[in-house]
Amino acid sequence: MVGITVRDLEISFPLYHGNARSLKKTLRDSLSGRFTQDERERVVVQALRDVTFTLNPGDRLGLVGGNGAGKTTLLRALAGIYEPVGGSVTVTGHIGTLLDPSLGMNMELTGRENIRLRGMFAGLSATQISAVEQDVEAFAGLGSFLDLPVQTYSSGMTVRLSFGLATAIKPDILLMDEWFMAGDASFRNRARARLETLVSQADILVLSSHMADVMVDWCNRLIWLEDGRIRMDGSPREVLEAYLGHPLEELDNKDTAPDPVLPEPDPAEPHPLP
Ligand SMILES: Nc1ncnc2c1ncn2[C@@H]1O[C@H](COP(=O)(O)OP(=O)(O)OP(=O)(O)O)[C@@H](O)[C@H]1O
Repeated sequence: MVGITVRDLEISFPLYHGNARSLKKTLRDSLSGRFTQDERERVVVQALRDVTFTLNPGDRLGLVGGNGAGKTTLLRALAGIYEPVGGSVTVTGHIGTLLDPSLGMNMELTGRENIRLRGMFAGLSATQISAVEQDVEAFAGLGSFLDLPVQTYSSGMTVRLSFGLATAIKPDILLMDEWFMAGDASFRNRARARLETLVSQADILVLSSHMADVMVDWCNRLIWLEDGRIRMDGSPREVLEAYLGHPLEELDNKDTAPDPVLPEPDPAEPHPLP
């Protein structure tokens, strides 16, 4: 059965190898208790720690939290891109990711070849692959670029191809970072309509977003991450109200209101370091 089990997950990144005390002190002060040193004296930031939860079919989990809270790291750990330093991540089911546009894309192959390759990896028949190819071609609107290597695409074109492809083959579990909804307004509208169909079909969704209305509309559970730990786990309204520190009544009139965006978090919290 499709599912995700995360137990005592810890993900850490070594940041710096050396002995410059002033740099270590700066990192220690700015990383609010997430700084440690490993046995090789490297500065290590704990991106996630003590993270435990289970997801079953029907769960649509939203991740909220300030910059550097650990949302992207958690999505990447669920996708198997990051190996846990401690604890475990167990995923059953076919995963579809909308995390990084070039993820799973062979830049030397053409867009069309990438589509066919992805279809073959997904075990689709020749007829199904041809249907996916037509669908992605129509959605991405790349014209003759579809037959050129992906490395010749602009970043916007890569996003369109990657988004079209990831949403053409229905996954059991969809992992999504909100920036896939960025881009120009016409792309955003088309992308949103396409995503809504996919989200309604995927068994499990895990989505990171700063858009409160997306969280309330699409998710039935939210986890608030703070400093790499779960601060709160509950219903979207309950968690958002605690996170924002006020009731969500403005969303009740969202047909007339613009998309509310969650506040930008504490600027003292560093943006992901290179
Ligand atoms: N590749 C990396 N190397 C070193 N540190 C990293 C790396 N990726 C993330 N981190 C650190 O791990 C912590 C969590 O980062 P993460 O990107 O998961 O946060 P986030 O909640 O997605 O933030 P944002 O909302 O800004 O995207 C941060 O302190 C960040 O600096």
